[in-house]
Amino acid sequence: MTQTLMLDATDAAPFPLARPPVQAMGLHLHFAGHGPVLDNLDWQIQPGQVVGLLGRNGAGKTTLLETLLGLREPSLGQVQLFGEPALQPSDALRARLGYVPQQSDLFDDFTPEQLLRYFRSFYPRWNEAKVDGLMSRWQIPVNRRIARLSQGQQQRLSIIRALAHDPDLLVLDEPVASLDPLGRRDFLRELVEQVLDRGTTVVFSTHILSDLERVAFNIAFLSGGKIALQAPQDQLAEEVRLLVGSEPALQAVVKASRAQVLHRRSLPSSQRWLVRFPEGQIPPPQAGLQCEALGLEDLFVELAQ
Ligand SMILES: Nc1ncnc2c1ncn2[C@@H]1O[C@H](COP(=O)(O)OP(=O)(O)OP(=O)(O)O)[C@@H](O)[C@H]1O
Repeated sequence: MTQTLMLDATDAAPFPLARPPVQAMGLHLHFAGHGPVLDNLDWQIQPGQVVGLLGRNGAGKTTLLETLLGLREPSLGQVQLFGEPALQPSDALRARLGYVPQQSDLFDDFTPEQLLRYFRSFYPRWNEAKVDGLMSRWQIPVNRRIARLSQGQQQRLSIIRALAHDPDLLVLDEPVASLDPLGRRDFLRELVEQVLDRGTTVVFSTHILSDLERVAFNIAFLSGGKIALQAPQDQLAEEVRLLVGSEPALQAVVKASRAQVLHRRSLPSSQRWLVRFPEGQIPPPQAGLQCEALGLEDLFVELAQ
């Protein structure tokens, strides 16, 4: 049986009134020859939240995560991390951030031992016991050149580097893409410990929905350059339904319950709407109207079409 441990340390966060770890306002960014990848995007993440970021290939998840960390400059808008501008981070702010990029950015000619020694010199806080424990548990050869490590070993090393200074905000861009199932489980366990021990705020993108279902209390969907939907998973399960029926029937239900239509699709003989209902307002069964609860994968498929 799969163990589910949905994480959110919001209630346990030591400073509930602290500045949000992430506050993005009005972000706009486009690459030459493309339409906007981020289009007036607003997003706020609270201390201790664990947010899984979903979106189709090319939706802009990497671009968004890089922009949040100040690694890309938006053409409009701004990001504040713990109340400081992401584009001009102080050393103190840098020390609070951990990042696992999608593409490994480790130095190929270093050995893992040299790499970790190098990074240790930049951080006032460095958890040697955690690093040693993970290096041996995840069986990373300490003295082999990084270029000679497998993709999965490099990814594990990148995760260790990001966790080593006990960051307060951890941003991970598809951190498990190269990991085998055991590696993914180890990684998720580590993430769980990090959040439970320290109230770390975590944002991670992944296409492996079963992982999200196990650990991410909050889910955010990036679509059309915006966070199209963000909510705790249990709320999504309770409040979001797929309605199939004629347009007048769907209009009537949505109007009566003051629901929010998240996505509409027209089929030849019916309409297919993804709808979020206010608490307790799911419509009772009625003729000519199909009303379905969706798992995360089906929700993703509906939102992404
Ligand atoms: N440096 C760049 N120059 C031009 N276009 C880019 C650049 N980086 C990304 N893009 C484009 O921006 C869009 C968003 O890319 P991004 O990598 O952020 O998507 P993603 O959601 O992370 O995708 P995936 O799930 O495949 O990793 C894509 O259309 C991509 O082709």
